[in-house]
Amino acid sequence: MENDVIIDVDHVSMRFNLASEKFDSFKEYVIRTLKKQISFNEFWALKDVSFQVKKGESLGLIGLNGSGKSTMLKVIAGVLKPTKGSVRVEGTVAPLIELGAGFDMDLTASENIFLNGAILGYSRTDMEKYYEDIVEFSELRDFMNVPVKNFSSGMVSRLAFAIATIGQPDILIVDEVLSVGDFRFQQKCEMRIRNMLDKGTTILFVSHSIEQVQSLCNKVVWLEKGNLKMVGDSKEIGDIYRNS
Ligand SMILES: Nc1ncnc2c1ncn2[C@@H]1O[C@H](COP(=O)(O)OP(=O)(O)OP(=O)(O)O)[C@@H](O)[C@H]1O
Repeated sequence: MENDVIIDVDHVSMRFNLASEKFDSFKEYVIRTLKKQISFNEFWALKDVSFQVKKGESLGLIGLNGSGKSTMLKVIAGVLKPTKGSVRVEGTVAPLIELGAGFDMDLTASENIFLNGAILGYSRTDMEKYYEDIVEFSELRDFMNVPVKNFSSGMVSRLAFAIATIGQPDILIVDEVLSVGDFRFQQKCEMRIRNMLDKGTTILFVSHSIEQVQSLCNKVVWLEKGNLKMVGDSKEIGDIYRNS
């Protein structure tokens, strides 16, 4: 990899198998799966996509619903393995992909902070150090002993964002989580993302707000039905996308 390339997406294709039949029971599904009697429709969510991201760049992924943005982020985060092609990532990744994906909803906010910290690779001592910052940033001090299942989606997103942005990850992945927070909290998150960018973190960002993408990202990848439609300057391509 070139020195300053931190993410190299090389001819990535991702296939999902969608069951094209209905089953009367789970038992029937298991038996027919074992007998290999189920037919699947192949669906390619990503088709031969290649691009690179350099250290310190902020990349926005844009495209209509179902174009493959989240799938691309999951492949980069290592959550999904591409069917074809490869992804090389240099450094630590803090993924904020599915809202509350790393949370155990029956545990309290406080317990989830330590659980998520462990998932992100931090020790308990590290997390004790970051705890106060997380409580402060999420503005959830009064709710630390409440099970997360009783949180609103905005509260879950505050907590998830506050945890994912501790320390100095090399790459921060933000997928739509900002869209559920209220306007003031979104601004606060944007500010924190900018600070992280200033310190050299590479940001990957998905949003349906082109204004938000253009204000935070210098580069965009435009996906259309799983194909790479355009890649380049966020102002230029964002404007073409908006007018398309
Ligand atoms: N685990 C899965 N199994 C089957 N199909 C999937 C799976 N994950 C995603 N897909 C399909 O892949 C396509 C791309 O989905 P993806 O979530 O990446 O799109 P997106 O661009 O992020 O969409 P949105 O803007 O709606 O969030 C969709 O048609 C979706 O149904």
